[in-house]
Amino acid sequence: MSERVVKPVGRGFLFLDSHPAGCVQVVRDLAAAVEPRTAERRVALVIGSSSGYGLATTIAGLAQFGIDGIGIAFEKDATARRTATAGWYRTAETAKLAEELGRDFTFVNADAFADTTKDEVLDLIAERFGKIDHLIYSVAAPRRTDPRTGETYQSALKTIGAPYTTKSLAYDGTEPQLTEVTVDPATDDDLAQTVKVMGGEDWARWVAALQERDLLSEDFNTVALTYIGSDITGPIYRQGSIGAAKADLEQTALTLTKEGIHAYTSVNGAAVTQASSAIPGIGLYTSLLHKTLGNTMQTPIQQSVSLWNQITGATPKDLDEDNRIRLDRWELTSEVQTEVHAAWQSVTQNTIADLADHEWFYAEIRRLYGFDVPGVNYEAEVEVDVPWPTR
Ligand SMILES: NC(=O)c1ccc[n+]([C@@H]2O[C@H](COP(=O)([O-])OP(=O)(O)OC[C@H]3O[C@@H](n4cnc5c(N)ncnc54)[C@H](O)[C@@H]3O)[C@@H](O)[C@H]2O)c1
Repeated sequence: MSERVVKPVGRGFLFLDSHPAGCVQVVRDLAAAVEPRTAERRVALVIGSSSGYGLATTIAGLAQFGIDGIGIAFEKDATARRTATAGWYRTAETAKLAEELGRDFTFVNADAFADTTKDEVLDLIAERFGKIDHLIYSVAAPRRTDPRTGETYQSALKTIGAPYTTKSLAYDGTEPQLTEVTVDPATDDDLAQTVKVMGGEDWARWVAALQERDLLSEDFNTVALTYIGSDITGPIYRQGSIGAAKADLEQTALTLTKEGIHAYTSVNGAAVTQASSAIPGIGLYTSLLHKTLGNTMQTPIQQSVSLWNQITGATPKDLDEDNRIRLDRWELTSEVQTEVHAAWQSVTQNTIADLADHEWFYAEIRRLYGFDVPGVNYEAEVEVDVPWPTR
């Protein structure tokens, strides 16, 4: 047992500690945002279930779509000096939520890229559920070790071709700062490594492993998350090294489809997550987008409800010409993009406080670590040693 007051310490968008009670509240707030419903029992495997879109998909699935199954995340426990990661605390609370909702849901803390994890999870599915109906692949990782070669690949956030200088958002204390960041072009090796980490290879391996063990139900479908975004972020995101990996992921869906698997990518909209806040320019873009859209900006939980509705057949799939499920249409309308473009072009250090929703963005970043969550007493001591849920 180890109780203490936890304060935000860190630099930029990265914090060293997470607030356990804040993370609990984040999970409860997500659950409160969906309409509870008793649905038929469906079994899902969610990879990347502790954070961002994967967490929202897990909670929407548990609270509104009656899923049982397994969530996989890769999180760190508390040490003598540091708290556990936010995803650890959120997982502990999501497990409580699942139990309260009467769901049979287990969380595995392990590297999804490893064959040992696949074996462990497949054994669990075979023992506990027999077959699965849905596989959601929502991993965002900086590196991957391929267990078959032992080689480790690093994902790069680089352009393709020429360097690109983007406006970006930073903070001096709580004050927004407009900065410029130059992103270098990827080498061929950077590109190949990024595709290895964030492309479709591991997703396809999961599907193949499940198929080999005969663990796919008759109406099985699988979705991996992708992003397109605005041409403002295009040179760094979609036309950059990460975009090459997303193109590979989308191609994997088409290949799996040809093999008879109901495989899709879902194009989600911009959201503030640990993964996205590391990308130069994305923070500024997202805060301008939020200023434009206000509360009509679709949250990850709203998009997750829409995704479940589509993959369970409750509503028709909103597919584009490349067979991708589009959850991001609200982001890319010409009205929204015209407004965000105008703000992006004109924003200066003098106008950033007016043009960007920087307070919202700052609070969202802190919320990723359980800070700035309304209703939480940050002066109180909290238990930081929280066990990983076992079920
Ligand atoms: N954030 C956005 O704006 C946005 C928009 C559209 C699509 N997406 C996509 O959504 C997906 C998830 O991204 P996010 O932004 O929610 O990220 P995130 O950082 O919030 O979550 C990443 C998740 O992956 C898990 N993870 C990381 N490495 C792992 C490993 N080796 N084994 C098992 N689990 C691992 C983490 O534990 C966490 O649960 C990505 O494919 C991303 O491209 C994100």
